[in-house]
Amino acid sequence: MSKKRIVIKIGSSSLTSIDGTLSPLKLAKFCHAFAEFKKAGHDLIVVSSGSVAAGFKEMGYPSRPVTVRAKQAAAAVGQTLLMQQYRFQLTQYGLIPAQVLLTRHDFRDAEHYKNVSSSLSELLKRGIIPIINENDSTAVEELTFGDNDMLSALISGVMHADMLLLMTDIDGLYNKNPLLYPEAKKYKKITNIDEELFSQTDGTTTAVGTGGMRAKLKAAQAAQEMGASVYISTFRESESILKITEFSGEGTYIVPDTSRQMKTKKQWIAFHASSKGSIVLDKGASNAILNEGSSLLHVGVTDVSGEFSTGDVIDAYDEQGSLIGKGQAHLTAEKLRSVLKNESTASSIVIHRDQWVPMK
Ligand SMILES: Nc1ncnc2c1ncn2[C@@H]1O[C@H](COP(=O)(O)OP(=O)(O)O)[C@@H](O)[C@H]1O
Ligand SMILES: N[C@@H](CCC(=O)OP(=O)(O)O)C(=O)O
Repeated sequence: MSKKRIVIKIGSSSLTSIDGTLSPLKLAKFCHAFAEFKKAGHDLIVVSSGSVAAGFKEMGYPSRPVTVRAKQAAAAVGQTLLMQQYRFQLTQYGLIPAQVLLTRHDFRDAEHYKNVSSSLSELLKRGIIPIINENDSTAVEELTFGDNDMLSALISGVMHADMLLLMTDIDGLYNKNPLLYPEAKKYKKITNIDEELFSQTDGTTTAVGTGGMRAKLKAAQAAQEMGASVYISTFRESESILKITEFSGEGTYIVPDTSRQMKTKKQWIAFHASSKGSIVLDKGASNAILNEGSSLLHVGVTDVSGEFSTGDVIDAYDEQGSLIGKGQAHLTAEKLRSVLKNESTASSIVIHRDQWVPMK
């Protein structure tokens, strides 16, 4: 059997008791499943929520706090308690966890982005289980939008995982929120995440969750685009992680339309880098870069905005004003403007096809 690499994201709802505090028993069951999967020789990366749940009681809050400030403080206390539990449990199986705290901003800078991948790779090489959470004390988005779902998708992309498992309190993705509509039907397999699917999910969360099913769907879409399959369900002891990766789970599978994984460099262009400028392409150039696999030459550029340097990511729009892709500039904005003004006959590459990512 070939070696698998998976990312498993555990939502707060899968780690908490009825009163919203961390449940060591639930955490222990996950660790048992991790140990079984690791024993079979596979790579596992965990993205675990639960720091707010683990910390709020010790902070003296009577119930899970609601303000971002209080959640940040509770997360700072709870993260140490969360890791203490993971360590305690995993040690019993001879496994070592490593704490990695990240924010989505860590992916924006190309150098940081490379570091995320190389440090996680080193941990995996040494058989260690990275346990990632958002750096809640500085990342406000996380506590507001439930970015652990998206973070886990980005991790599956950069680490070229075969599958992302989103573990939550519900056994799959339904065509309506089943808590409000008991007649809702569960999807077994999805290949295309479209607007209709988004309209069937809402931001409703469990008492301890953030972001709801919509955040999971957005994350699944990103993971799918990067080439990883996604599984959304609730954790059952009877279902091994291996079984889930073999497509025998009871939850919802979201499979990529192509089995090709997006190259790391292209992931950075598509999902992480912030654009430093934009260009508008005429019809011929849009067609050449989108459908003929050509690089973009200056003759097809009708407008340039912003100041960018070589290697910066820029947005490309068609004549109708729709974003058609992103790519790394092959020349500076200043040079491009001057080339366009001089009506030079020599062709200058504006975006090389290897540094171009089309947007749907
Ligand atoms: N179409 C849907 N299918 C399944 N669940 C949905 C749907 N729409 C909304 N939900 C809600 O999403 C919730 C899970 O999200 P969330 O509370 O953020 O979980 P977690 O803490 O595990 O990240 C479910 O409890 C459910 O109420
Ligand atoms: N980072 C926060 C959780 C934020 C989050 O994404 O929550 P969830 O929707 O439960 O995965 C924590 O550890 O409590």
